[in-house]
Amino acid sequence: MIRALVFGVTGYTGLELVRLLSTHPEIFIVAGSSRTWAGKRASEALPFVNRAKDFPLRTLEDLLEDPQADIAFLALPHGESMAVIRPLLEAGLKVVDLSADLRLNDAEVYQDWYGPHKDPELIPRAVYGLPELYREEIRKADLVANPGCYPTSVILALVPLMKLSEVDTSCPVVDSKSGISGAGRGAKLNTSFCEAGESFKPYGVIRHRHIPEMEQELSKVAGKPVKVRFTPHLIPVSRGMVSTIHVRLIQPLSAVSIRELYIEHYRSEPFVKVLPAGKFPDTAFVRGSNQCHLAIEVDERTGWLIVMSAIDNLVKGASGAAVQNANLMTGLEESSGLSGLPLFP
Ligand SMILES: NC(=O)C1=CN([C@@H]2O[C@H](COP(=O)(O)OP(=O)(O)OC[C@H]3O[C@@H](n4cnc5c(N)ncnc54)[C@H](OP(=O)(O)O)[C@@H]3O)[C@@H](O)[C@H]2O)C=CC1
Ligand SMILES: CC(=O)N[C@@H](CCC(=O)OP(=O)(O)O)C(=O)O
Repeated sequence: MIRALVFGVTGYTGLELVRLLSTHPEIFIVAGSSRTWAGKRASEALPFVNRAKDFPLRTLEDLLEDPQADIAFLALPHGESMAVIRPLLEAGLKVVDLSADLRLNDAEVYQDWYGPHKDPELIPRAVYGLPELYREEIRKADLVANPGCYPTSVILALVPLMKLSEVDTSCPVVDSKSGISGAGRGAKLNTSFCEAGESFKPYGVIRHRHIPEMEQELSKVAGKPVKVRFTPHLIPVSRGMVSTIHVRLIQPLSAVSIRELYIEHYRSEPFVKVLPAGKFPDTAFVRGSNQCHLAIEVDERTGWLIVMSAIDNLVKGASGAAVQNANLMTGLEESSGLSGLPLFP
């Protein structure tokens, strides 16, 4: 059995790790961190935790003093993870960081979008945790930077297109919608019930911190610089994310041939599904699951290609991906603990 620590276990992605690992056959949580609930049992803070799966909650500093575990999941705000990674690695643990602290390969780019980095020497040691791109590197890694939720939905949707000469992939236009849990559990005015419950709004319109992450990974796949025109929106659902992406066609291509290309590209992927013609991604069909659903259409009238994706931001967009990465890093079957179907309706 593999012993796990979850830092930030009382936040939304931490709670999702508790849910997913409660049925994982080989990874179990031995302790979690929370400043608010330190000294209590998990079942006191989280009433759904069963006695058989209960674990102590401690301060982050306490957990770091004697980290008796094999792997640590860091579900901490970005800027906080980077300070705990080095001691965990030195104690021999593998680390999956759900924050953005190690996703960007360049400390200067990080500084530009997030602020100063406290431990830039860690950056080259981390593998970007998208198994659909870096499966073999993740298997060998002791430190994985779990991708952001918007980047996961956008990169998976665009990768099969990036080398096609018939498509202008230099600046995809991305329109994404996210459920409110994407903003975390802490109380904030713009995500409170009255402000967000009956509203639907764009935010971060010109500058959202996920832009450099998408550009970094898409440029690597394309082998040339890619810019992303990205607009996120907040929608009044608790979880779920849809990205609708427009890419201009340089030469005519049929939807059938592109759909076949996607099906072939993702044929052996356990969690990426290409929907048949006429079906569109729907958050209701991925809710609570680690699946990513994709659909492709061609608008022959205007010469644009449209790719759509749906994920659960807390599962394939965060904690499910983290478990998928942990499975690879520890030599387990990649889908272990992740084969649950969506919660529908
Ligand atoms: N929500 C989402 O959909 C996604 C989130 N992520 C990333 O995952 C990470 C966690 O996100 P999320 O779960 O939404 O965040 P939450 O705000 O819901 O939870 C944060 C957790 O960290 C603890 N915490 C907060 N501040 C500190 C601090 N300064 N020092 C130590 N512990 C702290 C909180 O508990 P306490 O206050 O009791 O200490 C809580 O357990 C973030 O980096 C986020 O960017 C990634 C992809 C998607
Ligand atoms: C709805 C909402 O606020 N979403 C968050 C992104 C989700 C997330 O947590 O991504 P990171 O892992 O990169 O932090 C945002 O726009 O900042």
